[in-house]
Amino acid sequence: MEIVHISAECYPMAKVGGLGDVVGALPKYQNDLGHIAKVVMPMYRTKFLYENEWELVHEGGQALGNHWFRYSVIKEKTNKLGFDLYLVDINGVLDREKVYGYDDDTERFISFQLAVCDWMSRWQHRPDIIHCHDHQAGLIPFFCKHTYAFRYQLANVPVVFTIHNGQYQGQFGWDKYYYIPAYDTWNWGLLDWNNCINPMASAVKCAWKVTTVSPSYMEELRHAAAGLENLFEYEKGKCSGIINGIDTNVWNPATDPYLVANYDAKKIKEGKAKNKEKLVQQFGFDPNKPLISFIGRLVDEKAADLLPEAISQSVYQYNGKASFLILGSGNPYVEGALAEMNKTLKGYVNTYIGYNEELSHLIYAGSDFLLMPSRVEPCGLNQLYALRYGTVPIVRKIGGLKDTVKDYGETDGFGITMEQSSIEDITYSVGRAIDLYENKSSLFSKITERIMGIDHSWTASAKKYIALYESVK
Ligand SMILES: Nc1ncnc2c1ncn2[C@@H]1O[C@H](COP(=O)(O)OP(=O)(O)O[C@H]2O[C@H](CO)[C@@H](O)[C@H](O)[C@H]2O)[C@@H](O)[C@H]1O
Repeated sequence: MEIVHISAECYPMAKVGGLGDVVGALPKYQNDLGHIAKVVMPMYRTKFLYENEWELVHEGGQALGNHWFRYSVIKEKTNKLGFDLYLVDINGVLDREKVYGYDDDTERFISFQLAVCDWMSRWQHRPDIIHCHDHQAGLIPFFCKHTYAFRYQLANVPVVFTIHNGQYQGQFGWDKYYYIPAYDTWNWGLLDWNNCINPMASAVKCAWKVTTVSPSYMEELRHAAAGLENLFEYEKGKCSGIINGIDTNVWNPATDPYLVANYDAKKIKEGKAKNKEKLVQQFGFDPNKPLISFIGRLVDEKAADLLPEAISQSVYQYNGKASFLILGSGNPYVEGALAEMNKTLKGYVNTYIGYNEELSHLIYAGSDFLLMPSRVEPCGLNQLYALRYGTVPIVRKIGGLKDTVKDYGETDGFGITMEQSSIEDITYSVGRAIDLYENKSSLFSKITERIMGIDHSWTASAKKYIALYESVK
């Protein structure tokens, strides 16, 4: 089968969060299963672009309203990622360093989607599946099925839409209706949600199948989906959840080039200790205390706003028996509060504000626990990386966290789970972590060894996507 993934992110070309990890890995595993999976994404000006060789494969033009633009498509020459990577360039629109955060993001991603549809509609053959990821590719199902420009070529190609994060829907006002190429106007409702053009809602209505990245999150969307609850209830027949995997080549403590010492389950104690040593030196912690870390975007979904209070309460309540390390950026209030704690709770808390891929690997390896008190978590990859690196996850029972982490108090359990995203639940869970580390050290060692062996590689989930494609082909 030929599968075309369309996404705003793909690691290592461009990654802001988990979407990049998934789109950078899933196609490789689909190719290993004997299919031809490719990725199409915008040509941002990132390091990966300049460090690799590309060939021009297509040039064309499209109209965004009454503005005509030229686009080109280039392809990476050496199959470096294990799949063909295509980049779409539109001068003045996509040629930026960052992925998101510009005032014209709506225009940028609509232009990208128009260019992709135009290019695909000119192929000599049709792909078997178009697989769109998140709202930046959410208008493609409508474009393929209903616009005069593309429907003759693409309406019969099955489109699958995957939701990595239902909070971000890309909605914009009907005053920009002219961005959408001509269609039978009685179909306007397929673009609309709450009097806006909503790419995520449109994709849920128009895609042949809709998936999200864990079964529990699919259930939760019917009750909490930033306004789209009724839509998920109505469309539940074509919706399903497929849990994310991890790229076990990139995320392998035995070979990871970012670690101070590589290790496997047999050498876990020495290996983790060396990586922890580096972290405690760099961030000024006591090496004998458990190190509890948080990695991620500092946003309300991740309950980052609770971290300053929950951490300071934990430091006081447990007499500073644990150290806390935070890597992330986002909400300026949270960034400020955490930076302040670097001074007031020096030696107990430290924060690195910013994005640092290398440091994130070292933190997964050198920490004893990884904290994820998320309010919403479609799947979560951090807990899967933590398990692979022998780091015990402390998670809220929600979405993909609920599907992948079992409390150590239950049969075969291995993590620490909490019911709610609250300061009290986080503080209580930190107490349980300190107790496990200090008073149950042989159980703690057994757990860390065991979790390294849990298989969360992409192989099983890649097969589930193939089965889903087969069902609509
Ligand atoms: N400051 C920083 N420095 C370095 N690395 C950082 C970083 N902040 C985050 N990361 C990295 O970004 C990734 C985050 O992935 P997640 O899946 O946990 O969350 P995200 O909310 O972005 O993804 C969404 O999509 C994914 C993919 O489907 C879902 O798993 C998830 O639940 C959903 O919210 C991890 O690789 C993490 O290490």
